[in-house]
Amino acid sequence: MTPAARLQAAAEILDQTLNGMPAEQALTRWARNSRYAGSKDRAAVRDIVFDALRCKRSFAHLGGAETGRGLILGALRAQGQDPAAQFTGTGHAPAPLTPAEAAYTPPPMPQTVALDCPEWLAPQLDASLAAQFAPALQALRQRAPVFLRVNTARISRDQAIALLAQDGIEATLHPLAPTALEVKTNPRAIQQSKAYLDGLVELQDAASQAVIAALPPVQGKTVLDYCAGGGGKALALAALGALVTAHDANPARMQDIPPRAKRAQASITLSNRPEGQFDLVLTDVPCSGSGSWRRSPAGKWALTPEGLEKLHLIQAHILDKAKTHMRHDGYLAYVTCSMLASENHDQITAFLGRNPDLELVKDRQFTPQDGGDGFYLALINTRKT
Ligand SMILES: C[S@@+](CC[C@H](N)C(=O)[O-])C[C@H]1O[C@@H](n2cnc3c(N)ncnc32)[C@H](O)[C@@H]1O
Repeated sequence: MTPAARLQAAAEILDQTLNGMPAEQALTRWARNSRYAGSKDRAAVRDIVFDALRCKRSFAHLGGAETGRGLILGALRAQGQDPAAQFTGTGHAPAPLTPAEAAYTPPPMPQTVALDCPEWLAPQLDASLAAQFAPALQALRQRAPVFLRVNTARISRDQAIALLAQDGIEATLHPLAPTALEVKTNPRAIQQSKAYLDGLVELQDAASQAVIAALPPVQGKTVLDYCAGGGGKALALAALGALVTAHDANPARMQDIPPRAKRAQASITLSNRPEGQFDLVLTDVPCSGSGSWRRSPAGKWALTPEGLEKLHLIQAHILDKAKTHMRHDGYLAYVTCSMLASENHDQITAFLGRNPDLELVKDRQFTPQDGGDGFYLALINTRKT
């Protein structure tokens, strides 16, 4: 495919996503119907689509319309390119610019548009992030780095780097977590690599790994992962020697845990109805995902005030449930991939207000400036005084 044909394909896929189809589904459907598209074409079209979704507001502003075509026009203008060079109408290229499109001069861009921030959320994010507001939102406009978690129970990070290199994947140590590698080249080869297939590395964001590294020692401790999902954190805890019980309100979401655990040579117990008390209860709660919008940009535009309010209620409910599984003197770890105080610090302040017998040991807000996604961790245990 020519570069212009890729742009036209991306514009059509973007139109479908703007009409409500998930981007992954629209991309899969396009690939299935476009046998002429090779793997490089599919990767390039995917990148164009996700770049446009991350930067939807600013690209629509520069392109003059929130349509697939408008976003692609805006993307080219954002790169300082003249869209007329690609919008030629020849072959499978986008149709030539209309006189109105050619004459369009974007008005000055407000800051929230330039940062691709949903307007209604800007005051909350600004208040939550203070000086980090603009840099963090700017980072969410970029592609996310690819990180691996090394299964350090079985291999060192340096050994993993050497093994990945044999499969043509260059990776380097990442300072955010003692298990983290950043993949520098050939990320699409990871899932076929020996290191991955042997369970020696897993795909996991570096801040997600840093959250686990910030917990008290878990070797030999019982851990309830109350919102285990696909098991990213459960596997990381098991690799540190924890005796992990994984639970999720939607058990189907845990279906990947047994094969992932088998690959990692780890043991994780699944439970639909956990009972008893644990040394550590981890609640990696459902949240706005505002810390990981560069990976899942659709979430940025789909979030509503009502949706956020619902999440606050679910988070508070999960905290209350999780407390009942805390062993006396045990720990409760509350985690989100959010950068909103209402889901993080405020949620914990309210929880501790309801539970004067508990106290905050520490909390930390990670932002993309730390290298990984935005994450929040609050570690709680029984009040000592
Ligand atoms: C952020 S995801 C978990 C990600 C996972 N811990 C990981 O590291 O891969 C949140 C999970 O919470 C689950 N969930 C939602 N409401 C819940 C509830 N009331 N109780 C327990 N789990 C819940 C969701 O099904 C979802 O899988």
